[in-house]
Order: sequence, then structure tokens, then C-alpha cells
Amino acid sequence: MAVIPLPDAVRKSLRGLYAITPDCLAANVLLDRVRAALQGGAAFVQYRDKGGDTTRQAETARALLALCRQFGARLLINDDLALALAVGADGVHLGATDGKLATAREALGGARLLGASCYDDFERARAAAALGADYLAFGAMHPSSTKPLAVRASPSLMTRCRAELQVPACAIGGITVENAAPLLAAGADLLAVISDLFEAPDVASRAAAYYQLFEENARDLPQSTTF
Ligand SMILES: Cc1ncc(COP(=O)(O)OP(=O)(O)O)c(N)n1
Ligand SMILES: Cc1ncsc1CCOP(=O)(O)O
Repeated sequence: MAVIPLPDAVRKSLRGLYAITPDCLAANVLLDRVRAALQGGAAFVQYRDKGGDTTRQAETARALLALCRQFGARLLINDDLALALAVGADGVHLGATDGKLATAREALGGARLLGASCYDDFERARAAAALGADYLAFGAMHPSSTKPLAVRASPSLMTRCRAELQVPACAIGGITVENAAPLLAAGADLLAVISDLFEAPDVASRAAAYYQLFEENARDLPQSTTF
């Protein structure tokens, strides 16, 4: 399958709904829901699959990438740099136990995206920024049914992230359409959402509601989103 590169301007505008795939869905159901999220305006998709079936993961990642290409969205792979490189995804998201950011940055080059989990830790964010992360993720912002033991983080970390590090900030954890506006006001460029999006009765409408929130909150951002 030919991989069509995204224009640089699109690649560098890191703002919008970041739809993270839920576990335990059949591949066809997952793809239908991701398609709906993209129809509603999701700008980024993260393939997050904690199962160990590498053949299925590669197939699903390729199918998700093709879908993202149809909508001009970007696909990142959670945890797995090798899978991201093998399928030609747009980037990888790494947490504290997922390998070195420096290694990933080098392997990805400048054009693909590197996201880093920073939890509630601003010094981790500072280090990740220095290693070339394209966005820094903070959370959980709210209790998360997907990850109930996730550490809780303050939205003020995102304000600091934008002001002190000039790197886009991503909020994650328990985000809903109802609680998202203060996160955008605090400086979130990306809203990473699993359950509120993918468990919605109408995934496309829920994604569109997030899209609308980004539109409404554009003028309230603490600083320009172009770094
Ligand atoms: C955008 C985004 N932010 C944070 C995470 C969490 O990553 P990690 O800490 O590695 O935990 P798992 O997702 O692997 O359980 C994420 N995946 N995406
Ligand atoms: C992966 C992850 N890391 C912190 S919270 C979380 C889960 C986010 O899922 P949800 O949007 O369902 O709370």
C-alpha cells in the first residue's frame, strides 16, 4: 500500500481531538468507530492495543493508517516504535516504560511525530521537550474508567508547558465533552479521549462536539498555537 505523505503545514499543526482506540473491539467494529470519529473531525488517532497479537496489530495499524489518510488525519502508535516504523505511521507515543525518547526521535526523523507521557511531572516534560518530543501529555485530568489507577494531574501543567517549553500540550484521562472546555482554556492543544468518544451512542456526533469546542475556544487560548 502506498503511503501518501502529509503536507508539512498539516503535520505541524498539533491541535484537535486525539482519538485513542479502545481495547477489546473486533477489528471491523473498531474501524467503523474510528471512521465515525474521523467523520466528526478527529485530527489524530492513536492505535493503543495492549494485546500481544503482533500480526493482528500490524494489520489493524495498516487499516487505521489507510483510514486516517482518507480524512487527512494522523495516526500514531502507542508504545511500539517498531510497529510505527514498520507500517509507516505518522508517529509514536511513548510512556515511561516504552523505550528511550532519544532513540525514537532519531529513528522517526524530523517529519514523524513523537509524543511523550509526562503524567503529573513537569520535569519529565522539560526533559522530553529537550529530547525533541512534539507534544507532551499530562494526565489523568479526571478519573478514568479506562485507567482507574492513573496518577491525577493538574491542568496548570499544560499552561506551564505552553508558556515555558513552547511545546504543544495534550490532556488525557476522563475527558468528556462536558469537562473539556476548562482544559482548552488551560492550554491543551490536544484532547486525548477514549471512552467518552468511543462509547458514545453516535461517535461522529460526539467527535463533532469536540471539534466545535476547539472552534469555540480558539480565541481563548493563552497564546498562539503556532510555535
Ligand atoms: C496522548 C497519550 N497520553 C498519555 C498516554 C498514556 O501512555 P502510557 O503512560 O504509556 O500508558 P499506556 O497508554 O501505554 O497505558 C497515551 N497512551 N496517550
Ligand atoms: C491511557 C491513559 N493514560 C492516562 S488516563 C488514560 C486513559 C484515557 O481514557 P479515557 O478517555 O477513557 O479516560
